[in-house]
Amino acid sequence: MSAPVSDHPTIDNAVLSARGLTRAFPHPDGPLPVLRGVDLDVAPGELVTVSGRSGSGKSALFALLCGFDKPDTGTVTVCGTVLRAAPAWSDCAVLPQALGLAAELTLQENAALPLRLTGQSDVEDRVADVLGELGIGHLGDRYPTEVSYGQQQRAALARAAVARPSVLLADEPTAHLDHGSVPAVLGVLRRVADAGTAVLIATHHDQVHRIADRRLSLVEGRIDYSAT
Ligand SMILES: Nc1ncnc2c1ncn2[C@@H]1O[C@H](COP(=O)(O)OP(=O)(O)OP(=O)(O)O)[C@@H](O)[C@H]1O
Repeated sequence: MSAPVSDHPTIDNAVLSARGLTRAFPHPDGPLPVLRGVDLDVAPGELVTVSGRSGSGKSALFALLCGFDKPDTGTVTVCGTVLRAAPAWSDCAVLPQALGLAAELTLQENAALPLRLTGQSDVEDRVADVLGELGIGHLGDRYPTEVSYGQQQRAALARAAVARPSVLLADEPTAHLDHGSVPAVLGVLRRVADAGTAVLIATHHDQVHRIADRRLSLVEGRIDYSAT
């Protein structure tokens, strides 16, 4: 069977690129092909949203883009380097659906961790600013189990945003939030993009699509560029 023709727009200065990504998962009836040739470019300063029905493969795609998982075929390029393992957090920071907060660290310590590991300065002030911006500044001394899932989600976003990464991937960043918390999260994501980060967000929410520079959808394992 011949490969589908790629019709995606190429962006010359992209800091995140995917070419021909495929990924199948084990299934009792045989391998389940979830991603069937994803092509994608995101430029610095762009905020791009990806929609798609539940189970369409958005999280599977994000796992490949951040190096948590490996494609069966195809390549991911971050900041000019083809991924062979997860890139440095300063190149690609992630808000995964599972959050990945360390249970033994407070929210403030979790958010500061990538900065501390790379010996950066002004860590406490930078983290306090973003936690405050996200409305959880008063919870910085609490542990993840002592706050709601939505508050944990905002701490995980703070951890990604304070790193000032070249690429930020956010998987369903508003999934667990009450309506009142959504504008602050969208404000941080937009501000990070406006400061030059390429931001890619998987979402089901119209409010998130409204702040996007481009809206993409994942259909039958590929990005559907016909509507863009
Ligand atoms: N590790 C895995 N092993 C087996 N199947 C998997 C694995 N990861 C994902 N899948 C399957 O791949 C498909 C896509 O899952 P994925 O979580 O990427 O969807 P999604 O678009 O992010 O869904 P949602 O919007 O509900 O979060 C699903 O059928 C899922 O069951």
